[in-house]
Amino acid sequence: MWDEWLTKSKPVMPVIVIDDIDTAVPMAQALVAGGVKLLEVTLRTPAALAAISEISRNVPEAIIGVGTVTSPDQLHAALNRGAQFAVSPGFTPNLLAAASEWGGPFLPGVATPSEVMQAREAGFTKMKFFPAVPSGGRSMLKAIGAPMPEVSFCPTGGISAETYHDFLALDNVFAVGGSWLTPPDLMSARNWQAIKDLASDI
Ligand SMILES: O=C(O)C(=O)C[C@H](O)[C@H](O)COP(=O)(O)O
Repeated sequence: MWDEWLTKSKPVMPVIVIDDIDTAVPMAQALVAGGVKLLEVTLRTPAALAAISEISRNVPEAIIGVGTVTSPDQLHAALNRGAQFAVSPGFTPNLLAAASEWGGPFLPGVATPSEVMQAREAGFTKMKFFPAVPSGGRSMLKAIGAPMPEVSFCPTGGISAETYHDFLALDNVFAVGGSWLTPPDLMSARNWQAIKDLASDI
């Protein structure tokens, strides 16, 4: 799935916090217009689930996903609202089981070799490396890649417009995540042109 999606979208996944439901659709349209189509809406705000359904219904070019999934209930709620993929900052046995039962694209969050091995054992080969920079950044990803070359990562956490290229250059990185494409000041100012420009610059 990710391979097909990455033929349509730039390999950068905005990590989106929606405070106001009315911003969901124009924000998604701006990102899509800039070529960024993989959108991770985090379940950090009360508006998040409604935002996922609004984007799913109104922005057909967007590949809408849910982030900050920490329980099976949250996963199911987001899938019911139209999420096409799901991302977690970590994993639990229950969450891995629910994601396996669903069978769709799920990125468990990992930060150590043992966590990578546990998620691998549960059948996952694509993971979120979180928090990427505090957990060792590029040198950690390179080190993990040596014994586990079959696993690839979406590093997220502490990555910026200045550094995302360096992560994408690694063999075991398929995409990079971050909040810099949808900064709170541009979101609250509803500056969709500036958000489109940030996406276009990728
Ligand atoms: O909400 C989640 O599910 C998370 O796992 C956290 C986010 O991925 C990071 O907070 C993004 O990091 P920044 O790009 O440094 O802002």
